[in-house]
Amino acid sequence: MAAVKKALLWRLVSTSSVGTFPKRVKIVEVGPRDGLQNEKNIIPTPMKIKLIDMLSEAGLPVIEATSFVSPKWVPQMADHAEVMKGIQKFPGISYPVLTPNFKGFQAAVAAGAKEVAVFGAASELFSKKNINCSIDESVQRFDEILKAARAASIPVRGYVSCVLGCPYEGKISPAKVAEVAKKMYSVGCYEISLGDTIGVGTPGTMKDMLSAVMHEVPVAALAVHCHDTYGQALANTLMALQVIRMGVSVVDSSVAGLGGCPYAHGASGNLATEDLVYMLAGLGVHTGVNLQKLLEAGAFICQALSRRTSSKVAQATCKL
Ligand SMILES: CC(C)(COP(=O)([O-])OP(=O)([O-])OC[C@H]1O[C@@H](n2cnc3c(N)ncnc32)[C@H](O)[C@@H]1OP(=O)([O-])[O-])[C@@H](O)C(=O)NCCC(=O)NCCSC(=O)C[C@@](C)(O)CC(=O)[O-]
Repeated sequence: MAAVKKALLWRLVSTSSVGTFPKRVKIVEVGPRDGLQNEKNIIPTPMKIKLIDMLSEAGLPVIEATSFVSPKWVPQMADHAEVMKGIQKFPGISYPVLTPNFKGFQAAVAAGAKEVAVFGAASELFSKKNINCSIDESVQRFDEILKAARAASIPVRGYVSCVLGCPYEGKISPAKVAEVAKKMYSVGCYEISLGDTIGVGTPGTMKDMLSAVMHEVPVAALAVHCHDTYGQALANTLMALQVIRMGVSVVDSSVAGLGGCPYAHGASGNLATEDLVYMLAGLGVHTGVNLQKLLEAGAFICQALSRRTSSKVAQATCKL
C-alpha cells in the first residue's frame, strides 16, 4: 500500500531543489475579464476578441472571456454577448464567463457559454459593494444558478474574494474563508478560486488560509487567484503549489499582469501569466502554454491600451 502511494505521488509531482510541486498546473487566464473590466475607456469589441484568440493560440487551457454582469455596474463588460459570439472556440479550451445572478446566467447561456463562474466573498461589506447582497443571499442566488446549470450540464466555478484581506473590513479570518468556500462547494461549484483581491497576502497568510480551507474543501477543487499589489503574487502562488503541505494545482493569472476589481479600490493587477509560465517551466512543471505566443498576446494588448506591461518576464525579454 505504501509503495502504491509512493508510486502515485511520484507520478503526480515534480521535485526540484526548492520543493515538491504538482507535475502539471492548469492556468486559468483571467486577463480578458479581470484584466479589462477595470479599464475606464471602453475597449473596442474586436480588440477583446483578438486578445482571446491570441491567448487561445498560446495554449491556455481556460480563458475567462467576459462577464454577464449589469452594464450599469461594469460598463466595460456590456459587450459580453458580442465577445462570446466573436471568439474562435478552440477545441479543448474552456471559455467560462462570470454570472452574478440568474439573469446573467440565462444571458450567458443564450450567448453560447458552456461554463460559468459565480463570485462571492469572505467579507460582508465587499459582497454588498460588489454584488449588492449579503454573503448568505449570494449563496442562495448561486444555488439557483447551480440548479439550472446542473440541468443544462454546465459546470460552475466559484470565486471567494477577499481571502487575505478586504478593502472595507481589513483582516479576514481563515475560518471565515473556509466557511464561505465550504458553502460554495456544497451548493455544487466544482472548483473554488480563492482570491487575494487586493493583493495584501504574504506566503505566511496564504499558508494559514489554505490550511483552514483544506479542512472543508478537497485541495483538488481549489485554485488560487493572486493580485500583485504588494509584489507577493508569485511567492504566494509558489506557497500554494507546494505539494507537501498545500498542493494546489490550478492558478489564475492575467496576461501582462492586467487586472483589478472596480469595487476594490487600490487593487492592482493579477499575477502576470508570463511570469507564472516562466517560473513553472523553470520548476519542470507542465502548463502546455507557449511562452513566446503568450508574450505576443501581452504585447498586443499593452500596445492597444497604451500601457506598459506589468510582467517582469515581458519587460526583460523585450530588452534582450
Ligand atoms: C449583481 C448585480 C447585478 C446586482 O445589482 P442590483 O442593482 O442589485 O441588481 P437588480 O437585480 O436590482 O437590477 C438592477 C438593474 O440591473 C439589471 N441587471 C441585473 N442583473 C443583470 C445582469 N446579470 N446583466 C444585465 N443586467 C442586469 C436589472 O435588469 C435592472 O435593470 P433596470 O431595470 O434598472 O434597467 C450587480 O451588483 C453587478 O452586476 N455586480 C457585478 C460587479 C462586478 O462585476 N465586479 C467585478 C467582478 S468580481 C472580481 O473582480 C473579483 C474576482 C472574481 O476577480 C476575484 C478576486 O480578485 O477576488
